Formats: sequence, C-alpha cells, structure tokens
Amino acid sequence: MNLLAPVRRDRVLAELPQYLRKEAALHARRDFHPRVTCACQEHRTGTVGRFKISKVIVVGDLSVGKTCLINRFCKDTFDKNYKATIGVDFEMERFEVLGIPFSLQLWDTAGQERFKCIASTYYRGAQAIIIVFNLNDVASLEHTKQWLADALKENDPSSVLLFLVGSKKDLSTPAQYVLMERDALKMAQEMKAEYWAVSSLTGENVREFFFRVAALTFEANVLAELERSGARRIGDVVRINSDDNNLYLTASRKKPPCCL
Ligand SMILES: Nc1nc2c(ncn2[C@@H]2O[C@H](COP(=O)(O)OP(=O)(O)OP(=O)(O)O)[C@@H](O)[C@H]2O)c(=O)[nH]1
Ligand SMILES: [Mg+2]
Repeated sequence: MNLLAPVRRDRVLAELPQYLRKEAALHARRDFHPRVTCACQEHRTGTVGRFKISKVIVVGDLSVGKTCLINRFCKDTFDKNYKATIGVDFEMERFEVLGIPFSLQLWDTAGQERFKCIASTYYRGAQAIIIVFNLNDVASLEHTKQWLADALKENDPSSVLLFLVGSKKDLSTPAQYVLMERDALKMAQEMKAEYWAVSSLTGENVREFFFRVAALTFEANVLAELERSGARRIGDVVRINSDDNNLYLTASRKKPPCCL
C-alpha cells in the first residue's frame, strides 16, 4: 500500500468518536485531550503524522471473526465461509485525525492452536490490543484472559491500549445479548479494556469501533510524543490506566497558554 496516497474522505476524524458503554470505556471525555488538540493545531505532533505507524494486534479464539472484522472495515466485504488465518496477515489503514495523517497497521493473527506460536512472534511492539470473542460462545469470552496474558508478555502493559470486542452480534437475540454483555462488561473492567459489540455481517458498530481505536491510539501517541519532547520544559506527567478509568491523567505544573 502506498503510504503517500491521500487519506480517504471517510477516514477523516475531526472529533473524538465516543465509547460504546461508559462503564467499560478507556476514558469518558467527550473531546480529545486539550494538549492533543492544541499540539495538532500548532502542528507540534513530532513523529506522529510523519513516519509513525501504530501497530494494532487482533487476537482471540479460532473462528470468532477476527479476519471478518478487519475485512469489513478495511474492504467493506464479508465472507460467510470460514478460512482459517495461517500465522498472521496485516492491513494498513490511513486516517487523518485533527488534520494530522495517522496510520494503523492492523495485524490479524491466527486463533488456531497449531498456528499460535507463529502468530505470537508478531505480538511485540503493539500500541493497541484487540481481543475478540464470540458473543454467542461464553467459552470464547473466558479465553480472552489467556489471550491477553499472552499478548502482554510481549508488550508494555502500562502503555498498551486494550479493547475487548464481542463479535457476531447479529446472531444473538436481545435477551441473550443482555446476559452476555453483563459478563463481558465485567471482564472488560477487570482487564481495563474498552468494551465493544459488533457484527461484521451487518457492519453494526464496526466503523465506530475502528474509529475509536484510531482516535485513542493517536491521542496516546501524541501525548507520549509531547511527554518525550517537552517533559523537561513543561513538566507534565502522563499516566495511563488510572483507577478511575480515565486513561490519561496529566498533572500539569505549567502549560502553554493555548492549552489552559
Ligand atoms: N453471522 C456472523 N458470522 C460471522 C461474523 N463474523 C464472522 N463470522 C463467520 O465466522 C466464521 C469465522 O470467521 P473468521 O473471521 O474467519 O474467524 P477468525 O477469528 O479470523 O478465525 P481464525 O483465523 O481461525 O483465527 C466465518 O464463517 C465467518 O463468516 C458475524 O459478524 N456474523
Ligand atoms: Mg482469521
């Protein structure tokens, strides 16, 4: 894929996309962090927007719908026939967030046990981990804990963003969904992950979900970049995964006027 190709018009984010459920959201702010908005307005986003490509890995049991989820978003297609992913595959998606180009590399990994050791060698360096389970299969939700543990062995748990995604929503009745959602919300809270429920068959929530992933990954990247470049000057501290479910707490001692 040509990284210099213009960003598609339907990949432009001017506002922060909202969470699905407030009780299992990475943060509940309505807008991007003010420091991020300010940095974008002044084009002070450093490597974000130039060479930086953020790696996102998608993990979960076999046949939960990882490949279909990525294909629905990236290609707007759906295949009802199951073709196991062998090892890994990836798609590149370009966005423009607050006027800044931003790329996500979406790594689709194999859920089948026999391909797991190949797939896990690609876990390293992820900025976001998407753990998928089937909303109609409670065992696949239980297994998400192990998928998360494996993915975190290769990544820094304090800085990676976690998303817990229930798939195949079209196959649950409203009553079944309510029951499954209760367990899934609990799991998401334990993991400190943001919860989503999607259907790749109908497309429900797929675009909203990936936009949220792109926006939160972008925001975390810009905050980290500001932290690296201006920590001494500005004296801010960025903390991730705070107890109150607010992803980024910035303890500012001195801020530039545009960020007040
Ligand atoms: N009804 C319905 N079926 C789905 C949905 N998503 C995936 N499927 C079906 O579930 C099966 C598995 O989907 P995949 O996307 O290949 O699953 P996977 O998680 O990538 O599987 P592995 O590559 O083996 O890990 C396929 O037959 C899909 O058509 C969905 O949203 N609704
Ligand atoms: Mg697959």
